Amino acid sequence: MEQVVVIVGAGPSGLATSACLSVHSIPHVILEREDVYASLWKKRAYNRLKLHLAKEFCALPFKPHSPDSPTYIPKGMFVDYLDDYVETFNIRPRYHRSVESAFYNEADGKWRIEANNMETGAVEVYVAEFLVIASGENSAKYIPDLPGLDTFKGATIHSKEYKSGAKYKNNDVLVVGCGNSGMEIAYDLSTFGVPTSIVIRSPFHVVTKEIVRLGMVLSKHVPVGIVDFMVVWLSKIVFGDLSKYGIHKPKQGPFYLKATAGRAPVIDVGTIGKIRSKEIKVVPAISRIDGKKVLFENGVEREIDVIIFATGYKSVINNWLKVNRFPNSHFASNDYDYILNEDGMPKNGFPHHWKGEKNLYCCGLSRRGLFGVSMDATAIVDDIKKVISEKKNK
Ligand SMILES: Cc1cc2nc3c(=O)[nH]c(=O)nc-3n(C[C@H](O)[C@H](O)[C@H](O)COP(=O)(O)OP(=O)(O)OC[C@H]3O[C@@H](n4cnc5c(N)ncnc54)[C@H](O)[C@@H]3O)c2cc1C
Ligand SMILES: NC(=O)C1=CN([C@@H]2O[C@H](COP(=O)(O)OP(=O)(O)OC[C@H]3O[C@@H](n4cnc5c(N)ncnc54)[C@H](OP(=O)(O)O)[C@@H]3O)[C@@H](O)[C@H]2O)C=CC1
Ligand SMILES: O=C(O)C(=O)Cc1c[nH]c2ccccc12
Repeated sequence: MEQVVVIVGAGPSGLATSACLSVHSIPHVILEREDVYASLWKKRAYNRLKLHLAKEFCALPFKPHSPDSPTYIPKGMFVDYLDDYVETFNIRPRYHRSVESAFYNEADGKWRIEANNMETGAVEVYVAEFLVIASGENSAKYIPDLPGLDTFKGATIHSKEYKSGAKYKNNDVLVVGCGNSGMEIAYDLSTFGVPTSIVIRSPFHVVTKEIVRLGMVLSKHVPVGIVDFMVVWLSKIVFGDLSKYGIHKPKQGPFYLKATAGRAPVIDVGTIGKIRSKEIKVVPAISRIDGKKVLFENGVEREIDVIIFATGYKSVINNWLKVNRFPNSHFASNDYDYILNEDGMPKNGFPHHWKGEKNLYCCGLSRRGLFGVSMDATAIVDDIKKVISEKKNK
């Protein structure tokens, strides 16, 4: 099937890219492995989730949030916004299409994309001039290989499967990971009266969503060092010194870490209060698991019924994005050099991350949330438009 642009993934990145292409009347197709668009928001996010960033930083191109919607939009309302977006731009992804391979064919100068049609079992081949990777930073779960995990007698889940604490009443639950998912899940469990512990092993910043909003506004006008000084100072006034609870601040500031390493500060939803009141217990790193017993690095041993891994995500894009060094043979090797590094993340730093070689682009891989998605989609489509018009004028 010959296409101008193929987009892999119908999350906010795929939808935003599609809307921008439609505005410029550039034909395209979106391939999505699930049976819905925005599968993260519709299927994989827990019930209590609200956007952490104020609505002005969470809009997709051409559609600001309604003045009537709350500043911090709940999950359901964000899904309504996306439904409206899809209708406005008449976006019709092809569902149940899991992209298993894509490579640039030097022979005809086009991308060759193979998708498994999960309904029919057939492999569909798409040929495209432009390829946009929009498969998300959070598509594959990362679970650490802890010593003895295979002997664990309780249940384990990843944060992407978690919905609410209602299911875990009367269980001793251990949350591993203290990013935003882990901290928010621990809070949710605790509101259902579930005995909850959380593993905290590295330093992180704790902020409020209002402080982050102020930081985002300041970032437009002043250098990151000054933003971080303000943010850390305000957070200290709100939270005080948390080191007696095992929470230590990194040396570098929160906005600097977000910009350089993609590490988001923890935006507190009430977890800190519950840690202070000991409703949520903080434990150090796990050294070993044996049956139902979990041994921690401070020598303490606990019986645990359920482990929730809120240990983040890994990129699996290099499993399907291939570089074909030998176009006339079927041999394709991963050299990662068109756009991504060997970890499957952009090889170029922000703001040069979204454009690769051979008309290859990535949207939503800058670790800047929906704000980054919107920036990428706009830049990518401007570039595609430019390449098309340069070709026409040749
Ligand atoms: C719990 C949680 C809360 C978050 N909250 C916020 C927030 O408040 N504000 C914010 O700005 N950001 C937030 N984020 C970041 C979030 O990742 C982005 O907001 C947004 O969802 C990214 O959109 P995306 O389209 O790039 O990726 P995704 O939403 O992950 O969409 C990618 C799509 O690609 C599909 N796909 C993947 N691989 C393939 C393949 N091989 N073939 C076909 N289809 C494929 C997937 O099924 C999925 O539908 C949150 C993330 C998580 C996990
Ligand atoms: N409401 C919202 O807007 C929300 C937004 N998000 C966003 O989604 C993205 C993903 O967040 P999240 O799912 O929290 O993932 P993150 O990658 O941010 O966090 C993973 C956590 O797991 C820890 N970890 C990893 N391996 C181990 C291990 N072996 N033992 C103990 N701890 C371990 C990490 O700690 P270490 O540093 O020590 O490796 C880190 O604290 C982020 O950008 C986040 O901000 C998430 C939830 C809610
Ligand atoms: O929730 C996330 O991970 C995000 O990426 C949102 C986000 C973008 N820029 C930020 C700066 C500080 C805190 C959160 C974010």
